[in-house]
Order: sequence, then structure tokens, then C-alpha cells
Amino acid sequence: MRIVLTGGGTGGHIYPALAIGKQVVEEDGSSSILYIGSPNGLESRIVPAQGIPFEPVEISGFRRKLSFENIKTVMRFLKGVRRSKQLLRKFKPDVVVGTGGYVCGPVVYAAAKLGIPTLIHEQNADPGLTNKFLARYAGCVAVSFKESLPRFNAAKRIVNTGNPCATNVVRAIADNGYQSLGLQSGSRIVLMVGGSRGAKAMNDAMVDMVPLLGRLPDVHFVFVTGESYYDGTMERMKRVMPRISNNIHPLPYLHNMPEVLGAATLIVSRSGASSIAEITALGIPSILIPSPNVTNNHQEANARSVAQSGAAEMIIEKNLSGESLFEHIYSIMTDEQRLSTMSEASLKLGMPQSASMIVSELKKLIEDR
Ligand SMILES: CC(=O)N[C@H]1[C@@H](OP(=O)(O)OP(=O)(O)OC[C@H]2O[C@@H](n3ccc(=O)[nH]c3=O)[C@H](O)[C@@H]2O)O[C@H](CO)[C@@H](O)[C@@H]1O
Repeated sequence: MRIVLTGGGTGGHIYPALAIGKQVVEEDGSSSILYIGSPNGLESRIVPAQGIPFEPVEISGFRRKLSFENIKTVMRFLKGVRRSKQLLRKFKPDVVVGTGGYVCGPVVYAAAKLGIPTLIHEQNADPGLTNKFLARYAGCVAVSFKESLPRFNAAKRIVNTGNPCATNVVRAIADNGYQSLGLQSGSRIVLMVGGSRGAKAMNDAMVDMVPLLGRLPDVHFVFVTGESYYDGTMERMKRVMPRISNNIHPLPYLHNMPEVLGAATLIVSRSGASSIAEITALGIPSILIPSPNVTNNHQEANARSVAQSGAAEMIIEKNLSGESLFEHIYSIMTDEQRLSTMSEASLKLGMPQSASMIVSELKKLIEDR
């Protein structure tokens, strides 16, 4: 299969695209991939580092209000469409996949105009602007949350495939996760992570919670602070507890997240799309604290969806304190029945086959061309 991937801005759009690419190559070793992204986006660094050919298309986002900048954006969009058409004519893909972010706009639009089959993937419960615009042109819209199905009424075909990042984590080995933390297999672990960059509000709650943790003596707390917050958080934690107890494991970042997730009994997390896909693929019960600093508050919509199914509890950041967080953790960790009900609900939401479901859709689109 010859496939063009496009999507960018944040890792949340790039990693799903790469997971789809990986699955395509796994199913057919002779496949070729071209990634089209913004020259300034994170994708311009991540994608070439993975050995995938990368071509840039300049683009900027629309302001939500009418402005002179938007006229410039339209001009840039049209220029992006022309450049995308050139790249597509040269590479001759069988299919084009967009995973959101501004750069997808001209690329997927150009592909549709050239009659190349297209699929877009939406990661969030509340869809992004670019994907909403592209839905009527794409051959297929793949969503990650059932809540967003009605938001794509204009689509030719719409399927709930989950997020392909889920496929990565189910292959990881939990025993390696315990080992990397220096813990025996089967230890009870509460993992706390504030997204890939860490979250100050969550770190503050972690520190405030430290004096209470003795009430759960058999539980290990893995505190992932985010790299930039690590030193400050450690300083504050040492003020609260000069000799940090053995069951508290503060870390700046986890490079083996899938393995540690496999070992976790409960996770306290932000509700970014990749995190949720990973958590539910493994059927982990969770306490979700949506980041209030994201477009349209979309993490709250993600968290609400998981909480409504019984797989998670949601704490809104303004109600977050060390005490309130500990009470949530304590009541779940001391109730085996609750843990197992939440875990079942989480597993039901999980879509570990997501990447292969999406690739099946791609094959259908190519056949029907
Ligand atoms: C802050 C932000 O804007 N996040 C958005 C971004 O998130 P994105 O999808 O990047 O998601 P998350 O914030 O959920 O990212 C966490 C990712 O980093 C990994 N990780 C994290 C910590 C760590 O120590 N090690 C590690 O490997 C996690 O396993 C996961 O894969 O795009 C998503 C899709 O549009 C949105 O839903 C998110 O709201």
C-alpha cells in the first residue's frame, strides 16, 4: 500500500498517524509511507527521526473570530492545497490519512479533489475544527468516542475505531514495568501522570497528599511529575516529608509507559486522547482530571465519556486538592469489587485492535475506488 499520512501540531495528532503507518507496514512489508506535515510542527522532528520520509506544507490556523488574519489564512490554505496536489501527484498514494491539526486541511482536501481515497481520524470526544471541515470530503471518518458520531453527520461513512495508539500498549510486558520500578510483580500500584508534559495542579495535589499515604501502606505511588516540574516538586515534597518513604516513587518522565501501565492497579491521569486510549485498552480503572488549558475544554468531554461508562471518576481541576484526591483513591483502592467493576467497564471501552480496524477501512476504501 502507498499511503500518505498527515496530521500535526501536537503529539496527540502525530502518534495516531504513526501507529496507523506501523500497522500498514506490519500487514504489508512492501508498503511505502510519505508523511506531510507543517515545517514548524512537532511532526517535522518526530517523523524523520523514525526514518519516515517527510514533506512540509506551510499552513496556519483559523482564528475563531472574523479577522484580517483569516484572509491570509485562506490564501495560505489555497497555496497549501496547490503544494499538496504537487506532492500527491508525485507520490501517487493509494490512500491519504489525516489525523487532525491544521496541516491536514489542505492535504486531505487536495487528495479528495484528485479522487484519491481519504480517511480522517478524530481522537477527541469533541471534534477538532479541521476534521469537522474535512468530514464532508473524506471517504471515511474514524472516531475514538461514540459521543462524536453525531457530530459527523455530513460524512459518507463513519466508524468507531478507537485510537490506534491503543494497539501499542497491549503488546507491552507488565513484568518489565514492575522491574523498572524495582517492585515485585503483583505489587499494588497507583500511577499518577499529568500528561506528557506534567501538570502543576496535579503535582501540587500529589505533594499535599503525601502525609495521608500511610493510610494505604501496601500501595506504591508512582508520581510522574513531568520533566520541567520535577526539581520543584521534589523540593516541596521533601519539605513535607524529609525522608520520602519507600512506597513513593517520584519520577520526571516514564519512557516505558506501556509497561508501567500494564503494572498499574489504578491510574490518576489527565484525559488526553492517547492516555485514555491506552488506559482503556488495558482495562485500568482511572481517576481523570481534565486539563482546563486545552481548546474548547475537550479533555472534559473525553473524561466525561469514560466516567459515564463507569470506568473512571472525574475530578474537575478547580475541585482538586490533596485531600479530595486521596479520598477518591482510598475509596477505590479499598474496595476490590469497585476496582473490578471499573476495570471491566474500562476494558469494554478499550479498542486494542484499533490500528488494524483502521487499516481494514483503508483497504475497503482502496477496493471501492
Ligand atoms: C496537553 C494537550 O494538549 N493534550 C492533547 C494532546 O494530547 P496527547 O494525545 O499527546 O495526549 P496525552 O496528553 O494524553 O499524552 C500522553 C502521551 O504521552 C505518553 N507519556 C506521558 C507521560 C510520560 O511520562 N510518559 C509517556 O510516555 C502517554 O503514554 C501518552 O501516549 O492531543 C490529544 C488529541 O488531540 C488531546 O486529546 C489532548 O488533550
